[in-house]
Amino acid sequence: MAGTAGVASHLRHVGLIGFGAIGRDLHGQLRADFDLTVLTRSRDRAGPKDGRHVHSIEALIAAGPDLVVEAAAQAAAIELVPALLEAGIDVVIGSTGALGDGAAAERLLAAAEAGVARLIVPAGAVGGLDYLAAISSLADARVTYTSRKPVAAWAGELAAAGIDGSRLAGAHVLFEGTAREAARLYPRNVNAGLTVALAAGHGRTRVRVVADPSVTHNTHQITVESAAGSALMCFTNLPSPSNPKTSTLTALSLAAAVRRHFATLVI
Ligand SMILES: NC(=O)C1=CN([C@@H]2O[C@H](COP(=O)(O)OP(=O)(O)OC[C@H]3O[C@@H](n4cnc5c(N)ncnc54)[C@H](OP(=O)(O)O)[C@@H]3O)[C@@H](O)[C@H]2O)C=CC1
Ligand SMILES: O=C([O-])CC(=O)C(=O)O
Repeated sequence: MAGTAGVASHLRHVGLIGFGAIGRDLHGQLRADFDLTVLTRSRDRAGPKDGRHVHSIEALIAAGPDLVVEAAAQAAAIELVPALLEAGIDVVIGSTGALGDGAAAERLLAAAEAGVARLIVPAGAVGGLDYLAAISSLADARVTYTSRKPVAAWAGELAAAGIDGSRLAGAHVLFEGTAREAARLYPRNVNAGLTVALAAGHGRTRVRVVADPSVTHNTHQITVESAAGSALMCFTNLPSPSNPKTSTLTALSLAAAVRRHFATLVI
């Protein structure tokens, strides 16, 4: 299979927290190659038609996964992920914005240390984290991340600001500031800003959040200026049909993170 050189996955067991837009896609992308256990909040929540389905973090830990992917919500990551890490289970965290909360980040990292486990931040809806990590040691590096999504992705946020999205004539800047504040204000929309700041450094990263009736895709632009040169990265992502806030790329990125975790040739 393309992009999976060296993967010895047939016996690997992966847990998935959440079975929404990302969880369902991820399940479909991994089911042929991995043994999967899905955690949903309760029995009445939709889960996979086949395979294991549990409803508590204790049951997920007891199932004995080699790796767990969180694809639920920031609150779920903060509540559920520490127990996995303390049990020595590595976790790919999809709701990266949870790491914008200082106390939560401390709790997660302490749990990882206690369990000798790894908390893995995937690229998610963006790319280029290798470049951002490379320039993060340069004192003069300046990174701007702009999230630009169609109005459908911002329906609730625009309504809360008293703005009728259907009447928006042009791009509307909802926010400019730090990645932490953006992730706190828009927990379901700006995880990617926090991911960028984790890679490049919080002090170097500014975030802009734009609702734009002229775009059809979830667009993420990252500009970098540093002593090493400059970069312009732009990701024009198709929104998920089941959640307009989420790019279809995200589940692909999480699946790639799972395959990379078990690969002998790591790209
Ligand atoms: N890192 C990145 O670049 C990106 C990150 N994300 C983030 O990934 C996460 C998932 O996104 P997406 O799939 O689109 O969201 P959805 O809203 O489509 O699905 C989330 C699912 O998680 C479930 N869930 C929520 N809380 C819990 C819990 N405590 N235990 C078990 N299940 C739970 C929800 O079920 P229920 O009905 O029970 O609430 C729902 O089915 C979100 O936090 C999102 O913001 C999204 C895109 C990009
Ligand atoms: O999927 C996307 O386009 C980005 C997203 O929702 C997020 O960063 O939370």
